[in-house]
Amino acid sequence: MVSINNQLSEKKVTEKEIVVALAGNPNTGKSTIFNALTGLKQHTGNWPGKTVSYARGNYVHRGKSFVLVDLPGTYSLLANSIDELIARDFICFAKPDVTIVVTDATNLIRNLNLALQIMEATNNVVVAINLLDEAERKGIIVNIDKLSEKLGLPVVGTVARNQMGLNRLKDTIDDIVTKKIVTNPLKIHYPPEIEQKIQEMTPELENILKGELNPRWVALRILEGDKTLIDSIKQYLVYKEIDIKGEVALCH
Ligand SMILES: Nc1nc2c(ncn2[C@@H]2O[C@H](COP(=O)(O)OP(=O)(O)OP(=O)(O)O)[C@@H](O)[C@H]2O)c(=O)[nH]1
Ligand SMILES: [Mg+2]
Repeated sequence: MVSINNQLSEKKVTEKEIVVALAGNPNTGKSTIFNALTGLKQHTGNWPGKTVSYARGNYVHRGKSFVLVDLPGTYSLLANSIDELIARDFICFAKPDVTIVVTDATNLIRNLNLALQIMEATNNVVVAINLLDEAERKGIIVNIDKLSEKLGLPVVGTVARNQMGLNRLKDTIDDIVTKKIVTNPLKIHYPPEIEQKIQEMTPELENILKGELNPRWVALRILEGDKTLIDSIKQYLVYKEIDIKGEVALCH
């Protein structure tokens, strides 16, 4: 497995690289999009959990080179499994320029749950509504424009298997990189007692994280008691002075 540390140092060496990550629930077509864009042959198939580490490839669009990273499929960013840890750490610490959340148009409610979690961690998100052909067969119509308006970010309809919508996806990724499109992701508001805790924790977290991670997102993870994030912060951000006990104590 390629470690994120390698990925991070590689990113520093070639500073101008534009890195785009493919995230999403299992079996939504991430590797199909990866293969179509890069010409590589990541294994795809109709069962979940095929991509167990991440693959990296390149494509050129509008005269620019993009690095595309195919992440394992996950249902959440809560790091309950190695796949979720890989996806979470890549999105948070390798900090791709754009994250595409690939969703299954026939199962949007479950799929958008992950999209909302990713939108809490990063602003630079495009949602791809894939398997639109399957949705059509089942009589499901997705209002792409309305969804884009509600989520506050670009939403692109795709049928990856037939390469439909992939040019639009590439245009949209580039528009985010060049800031032609500025996203304003929908933020979930939690019950007042949780919002209060987040507010209390934010100044200290801002101090510790120094703009590297979104303090609100980290506060939420600490409130959940997610110790893996603290471990990853220590590992990747090298803020060795973080005292886990001190951090966790913030929730009480
Ligand atoms: N009908 C249809 N099938 C698709 C589409 N996109 C992908 N598939 C099929 O869906 C299955 C899963 O695709 P993958 O690309 O392997 O999915 P994945 O998201 O990489 O899966 P994991 O790596 O397990 O998370 C494959 O059989 C693809 O051929 C699409 O737009 N329409
Ligand atoms: Mg895959």
